Amino acid sequence: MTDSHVSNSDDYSDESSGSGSEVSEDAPPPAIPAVIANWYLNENLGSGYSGSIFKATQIHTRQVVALKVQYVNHECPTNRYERHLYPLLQGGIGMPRLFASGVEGAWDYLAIDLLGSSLDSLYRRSGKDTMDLRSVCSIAIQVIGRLQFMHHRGVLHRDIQLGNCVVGLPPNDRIIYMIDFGFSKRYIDPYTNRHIPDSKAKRDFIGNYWFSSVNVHCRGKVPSRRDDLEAAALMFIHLLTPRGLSWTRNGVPKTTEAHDRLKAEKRKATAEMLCRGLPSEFEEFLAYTRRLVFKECPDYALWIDKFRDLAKEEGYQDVDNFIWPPPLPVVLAVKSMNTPLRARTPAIPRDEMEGILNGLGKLNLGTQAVLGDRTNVQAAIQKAKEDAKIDSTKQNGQAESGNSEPIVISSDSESGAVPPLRRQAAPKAIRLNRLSDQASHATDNAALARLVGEFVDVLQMNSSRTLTKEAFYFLDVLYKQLDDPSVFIRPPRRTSRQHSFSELVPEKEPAHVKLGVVARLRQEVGKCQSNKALAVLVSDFAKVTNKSTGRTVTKDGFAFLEGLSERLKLLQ
Ligand SMILES: Nc1ncnc2c1ncn2[C@@H]1O[C@H](COP(=O)(O)OP(=O)(O)OP(=O)(O)O)[C@@H](O)[C@H]1O
Repeated sequence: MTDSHVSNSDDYSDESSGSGSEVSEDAPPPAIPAVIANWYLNENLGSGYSGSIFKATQIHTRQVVALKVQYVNHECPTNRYERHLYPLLQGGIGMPRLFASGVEGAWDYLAIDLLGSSLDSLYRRSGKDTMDLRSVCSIAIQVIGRLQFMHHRGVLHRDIQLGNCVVGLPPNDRIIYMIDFGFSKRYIDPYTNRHIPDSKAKRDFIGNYWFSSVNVHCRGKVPSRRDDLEAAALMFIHLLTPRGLSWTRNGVPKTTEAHDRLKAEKRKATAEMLCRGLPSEFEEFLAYTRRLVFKECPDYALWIDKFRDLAKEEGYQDVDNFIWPPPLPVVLAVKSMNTPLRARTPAIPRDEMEGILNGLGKLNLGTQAVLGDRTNVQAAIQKAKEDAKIDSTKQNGQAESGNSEPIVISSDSESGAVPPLRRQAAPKAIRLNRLSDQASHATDNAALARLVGEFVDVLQMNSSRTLTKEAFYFLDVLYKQLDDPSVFIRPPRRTSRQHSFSELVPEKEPAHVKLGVVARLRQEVGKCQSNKALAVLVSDFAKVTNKSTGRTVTKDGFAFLEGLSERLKLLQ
């Protein structure tokens, strides 16, 4: 057990015990022998409060494992409990396999998969005061996935911390494993198949000082699934906060008063306070875990998706794998022909572009193998021609009036000979904030119409079509401009997604409610006769999206925003 642990031995009353040891209870622990049962002990990998972990070799088969060794009379005999938990967790990704367990002489041992470094030691060794966002998103995706699996098997971890998340050894070094099930417990009663009961009685705390949930640590409540997730949320936030969560900075409390102060600080810290300056997903995740009721099953998949989307929006690839040291972000590829992308810059006429491409194709680049390769140019010309045909049948008269669409060179060139065109895309958040600033200075409807159009573009360019806090902020600015521009005051920027029109709507609503409301808004937007009427619709749109679980903009939602842009052009 690490020094940040507090345990309560009564908590194990529901677990079977019995070491089979004949060692006198008063005897001091003897020296650890070189061989325990069939295991030859190599180097020490780490020591906790209740025992030590060795790299060990099976003397007959030469199998190499991690051997967790504990003195049988230790006051906190976690091996005795862990051996009953491991079988419940076998077969899951990131769950160590248990190969053998038993008691020999004074030693209780567990032979498990040999694994790599803990996140704690990776983080410390990096020498940085925060971990990078990509790594934290990967950790979030994997740790939430591990908890989903454990909970699905009816087991709570109850001691989520960086030291208990370790990476595997190659080839599994991109997988995070959960270890240390010494405090774990079944929350589904195996006889009744029911969730363990809640209790009003205050119980002794079990867990660790840094990340245990407020309910468990500060209020003495019975741990359930929500508390594992809250601990995970605190751990993610800790990794992104310079010098970590404030209550971790003074070390382990040594007196009851110091522990009480730590608890008071933790209890006071709201999700909003802890997550200032972080991507809103972290604040929302922590707030979500704190809203869960005792027996509620968390929506693990939703949060895994959100952290995956967040990482992708920031330009990170392959985030389901924990890659250490972290790779640099890959800049976003330009949208391919298949993805809708509006042109806001003046279009180069199609025939002019074809001329340029032909000219490029005729360049005499001699024998230089790469520059002289024209396959991509030919492919682009061909594709441009094909698209011209498709578009001209679609657009009929438009081409005659000189209103031609730009050619977009597809990044998925069939030849595959040239890497895709890449551009440095400003992250979604920055672009949305820029739009909000422009909206706050807009003086007429034409400008607002253009900005709403760009808002749609930004949302559609991202794989995640969720309304982020920056998107809500834009809607807030827009609402205030439409409602009464003469008294327009720029709303304060906040990290939360709750803004002036959405402050009174904390409850979630079922998906069909959102779909119905947005479909109505889509119909109504074309009939509005004033900016004030449009403001009401913008407010309704923001509210209903804020209340929906995924906060995703639906097809109707996009149609509403596009209708809004059109209507603004007409209501000059
Ligand atoms: N399977 C493993 N492979 C490699 N190293 C491991 C393994 N399990 C644990 N370790 C190392 O040993 C340390 C202690 O392990 P563990 O947390 O399981 O023991 P503990 O006695 O319960 O300690 P704690 O006080 O942290 O709860 C870990 O921090 C880790 O670095």
